Amino acid sequence: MSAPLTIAIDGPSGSGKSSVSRAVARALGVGFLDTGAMYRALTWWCLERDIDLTDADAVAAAARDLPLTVGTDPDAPTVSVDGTDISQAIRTTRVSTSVSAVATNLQVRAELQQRQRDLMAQIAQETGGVVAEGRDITTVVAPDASVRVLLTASEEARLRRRSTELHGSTDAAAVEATRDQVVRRDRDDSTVSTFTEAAPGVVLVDTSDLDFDQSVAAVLAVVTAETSA
Ligand SMILES: Nc1ncnc2c1ncn2[C@@H]1O[C@H](COP(=O)(O)OP(=O)(O)O)[C@@H](O)[C@H]1O
Ligand SMILES: Nc1ccn([C@H]2C[C@H](O)[C@@H](COP(=O)(O)OP(=O)(O)O)O2)c(=O)n1
Repeated sequence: MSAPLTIAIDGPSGSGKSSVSRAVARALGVGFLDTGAMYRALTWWCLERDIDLTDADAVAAAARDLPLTVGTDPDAPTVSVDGTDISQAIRTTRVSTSVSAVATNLQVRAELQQRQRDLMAQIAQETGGVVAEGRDITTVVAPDASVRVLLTASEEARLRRRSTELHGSTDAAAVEATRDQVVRRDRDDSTVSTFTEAAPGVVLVDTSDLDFDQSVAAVLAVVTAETSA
């Protein structure tokens, strides 16, 4: 049996990580892991339980206890905590605006990074491969992945995409309403992860001028090139 195909994809908010990674996993017939959803799930759980997000030790304890289950089918990825499906709840503005406070907690990162390594190994074993996406997959969680990609896009393109997704519009008010979730969050997140420049051995794919299908094709071309080398 050939070695499982592990693909790590990082990038800033709105670069297309989740949607492109899902399509790549689907095309390759392997499982998918959205690591951002895990930070979002922990944030949701802390907010539910009124845990003060600035209390680093309390949030770290919640991370260790988090009864998290992730569904890794790229056609229907799900996130559940303690049996409750929170796939929709973790996408609300309330969670999006708070998640960096949780994701910049270094104790939390150590816990979730270990869970992510374990999940990647499990998914790869079950499906023959895995596409995992986030901010530190290419550098910290899976630096030994078969293929490592940094997906980027200009700030303008990322704001436009997120604004269309959240508000169905790219008018000035909608773009401004999206700015905190894209620009401020990336600034906060980049204090603990390096995802604005490709680390050595990581292939940069800039999707600023690509549509969705072209972005998927570009990543699949990298996979072909890197695995046939
Ligand atoms: N290359 C692209 N061109 C246009 N829209 C895209 C492209 N890639 C992704 N999108 C859209 O942009 C939005 C944000 O993509 P998403 O995958 O959630 O990004 P990320 O996970 O990096 O935050 C989604 O609505 C997605 O369909
Ligand atoms: N491997 C990861 C994945 C996400 N994060 C952080 C960064 C983000 O603020 C949150 C949520 O990530 P998510 O990928 O869902 O965010 P976007 O879809 O890119 O807006 O978690 C991280 O620090 N490390």
